Amino acid sequence: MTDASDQRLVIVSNRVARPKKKGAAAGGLAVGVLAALQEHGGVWFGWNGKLTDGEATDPEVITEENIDYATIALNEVDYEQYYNGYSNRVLWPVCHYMLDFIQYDAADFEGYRRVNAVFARKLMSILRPDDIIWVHDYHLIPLASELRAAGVTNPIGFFLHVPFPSYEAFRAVPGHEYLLRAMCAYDVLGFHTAGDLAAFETCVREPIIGADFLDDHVIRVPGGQLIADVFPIGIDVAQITDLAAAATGTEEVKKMFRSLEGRDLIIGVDRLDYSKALKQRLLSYERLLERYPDTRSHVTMMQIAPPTRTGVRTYDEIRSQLERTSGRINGRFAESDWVPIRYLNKGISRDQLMGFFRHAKVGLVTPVRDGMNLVAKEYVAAQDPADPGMLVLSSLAGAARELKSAVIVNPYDRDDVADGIATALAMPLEERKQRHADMIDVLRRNDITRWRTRFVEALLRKREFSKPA
Ligand SMILES: O=P(O)(O)OC[C@H]1O[C@H](O[C@H]2O[C@H](CO)[C@@H](O)[C@H](O)[C@H]2O)[C@H](O)[C@@H](O)[C@@H]1O
Ligand SMILES: O=c1ccn([C@@H]2O[C@H](COP(=O)(O)OP(=O)(O)O)[C@@H](O)[C@H]2O)c(=O)[nH]1
Repeated sequence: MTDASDQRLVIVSNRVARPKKKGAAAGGLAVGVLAALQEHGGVWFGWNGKLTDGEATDPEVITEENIDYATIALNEVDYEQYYNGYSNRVLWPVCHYMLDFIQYDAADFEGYRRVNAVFARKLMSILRPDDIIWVHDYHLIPLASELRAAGVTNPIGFFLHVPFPSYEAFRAVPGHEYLLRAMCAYDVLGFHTAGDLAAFETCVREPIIGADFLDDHVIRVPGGQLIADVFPIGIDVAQITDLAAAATGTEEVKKMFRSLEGRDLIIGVDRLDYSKALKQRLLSYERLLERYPDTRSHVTMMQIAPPTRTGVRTYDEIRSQLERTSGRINGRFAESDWVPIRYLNKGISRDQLMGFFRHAKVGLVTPVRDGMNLVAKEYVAAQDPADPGMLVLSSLAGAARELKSAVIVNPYDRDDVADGIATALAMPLEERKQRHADMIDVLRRNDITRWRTRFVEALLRKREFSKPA
């Protein structure tokens, strides 16, 4: 088999986040892809965050260290239809099993396909014959079929960062037949969890595709074979631990710590997205204050919630919901020297975040659905092993499949979340140390390097067995 490092890795995603660029996006895909590329080197192709009145621009290539960032600006209407429209008003909600949030418009679907064709054309202008192409996320499902139609024969893999819904949910989406056929144009399909893979299998088992399941994760589909497997994204554990330890010495982190005045910190960090269930989280925290009166004045909850997808109405609505709910809870419980919730409607730098994590007695991660949730993994890696804080984690986040030693809760059950937080706050040191060691072990075994190498190896394996004899 060819060595993965011999060939150039070309990563394609909607969002490209250059680390030296101010205000780089707060999102797990960008964090994970950057970490994978920093180790291996290669090209990262995608949208540069800018909009143009005219046609999408040609790729502009900027090299920083071992990565070439090749980015394009998108036409404003195209972007609205492809990103805000079909990607975030249709695919995002269905993938998170939230069908009531779907707002379908045929023009958006058209725009989604058009922009994928644009991505294919622009990408082809920088491709080399032996590049390995790795496409990321639901924005770009049709990319491989567009590239194949244009004659590209390179290996092409696809990784889905969000959950994949079962057929019973997916068939609600106008265009789902097209999407399933488009997925079958890839050589390798990757999912975060066994549950997502199983859900995908329920879709391709249907007559639309009529797949046959062979050994070794190989699926026979019309026109060929593909590999569909589970590749849970990981983190660089040592890097996070070092960042966290270093950040505790910075003035910003020390200032935050002093302001707690000895209270226990409960921290939540999430894009302001309905899948993160932030209103329910605040209500669970309110339940904690009701059921465990001793916690009043002794804990502080800090919720960091950077705005996201502000062009989509449902996202603007949850912001005002959250402001109302935190205001009400603070009004109900605050004392002259204590405010129960600190709500920050902005993103903060990773370094500072890791420092905050290290000081937090509880990391609160309670989405109603999440592909993985890197915050959960980072929180664990940022802890001091001699006195670690405890993760309270939703059973519906992909991360819960791996971090089984966290305090696992059902985010729909406020009592369960409140009890989980109380358990974490009161957990004896020896138990915290043991659970932390178990979780660190899992994180080290399945880190960011393993995620990348396993995926690229699967792509090369697929190429080997599909070569003509
Ligand atoms: O690019 P945005 O629209 O601003 O959104 C940010 C990213 O959100 C999603 O991230 C997912 O990827 C993480 C890493 O695999 C995973 O931990 C998390 O559960 C997912 O929600 C989205 O999938 C990305 O495309 C966005 O860039
Ligand atoms: O203010 C913030 C908020 C989040 N993040 C990072 O953004 C990523 C969020 O990824 P996650 O998988 O938890 O969720 P997503 O936003 O991708 O759904 C994590 O690496 C966070 O450390 C950050 O750097 N600053």
